[in-house]
Amino acid sequence: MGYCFKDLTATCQEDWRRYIEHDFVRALGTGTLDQNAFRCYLQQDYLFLIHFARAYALAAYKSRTLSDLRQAKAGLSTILDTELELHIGFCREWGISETDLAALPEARETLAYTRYVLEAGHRGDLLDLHVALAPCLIGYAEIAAWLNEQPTTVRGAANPFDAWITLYEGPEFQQAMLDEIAWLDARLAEVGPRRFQELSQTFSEATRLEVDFWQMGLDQRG
Ligand SMILES: Cc1ncc(C[n+]2csc(CCO)c2C)c(N)n1
Repeated sequence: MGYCFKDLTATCQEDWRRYIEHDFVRALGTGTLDQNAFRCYLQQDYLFLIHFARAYALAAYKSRTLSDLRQAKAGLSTILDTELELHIGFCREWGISETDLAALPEARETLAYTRYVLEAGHRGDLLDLHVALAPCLIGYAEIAAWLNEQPTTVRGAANPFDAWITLYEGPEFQQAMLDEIAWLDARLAEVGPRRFQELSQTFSEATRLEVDFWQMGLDQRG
């Protein structure tokens, strides 16, 4: 008995590093990412976020305490009021309206990842759902922090993708990451080996789906 969040990343260390330090992320940091790759990613991420908002609504439904309900509501609000604004803002500059975005076909990577997380939440309990959501929430905050540590990262007007880094390095996302780690640490402390094995499988699957999502952007498949 007794695990913590770090044990989840430890069981899929290689995939976790492939996700955090993906070539898409590196090029975003240096500002050299192909504009079309970024646009493809951001358009698909708009569709992705709509389904992730539904996943947070599912987390609200699966909550047994007011505290868990508030946490799910905070995730849902952040997606709708903060994150999607970045996507809509970038797309507006490119002449792509919200109607255009909503009409886009979902790439297979978007379908696979979003439906995987929703299915994990439907099948399991609130902990299964949080573990499926963890690579997304904790990963992006870690990526922004990692980018800031890299000497090659360009910040400010010289990097066309600076607004992306600014969003995820911001206090709202960094605090949400710490809260999520604390929430998971408390639950995982009560878990036995067989249950941990199930959870770590969900976590590593979601991590691999994040890697595929970056790769979709690089390959401009969205
Ligand atoms: C593929 C993909 N993975 C993770 C995120 C980041 N993200 C999505 S929902 C959420 C939590 C509430 O805002 C966070 C941090 C993204 N945008 N796209």
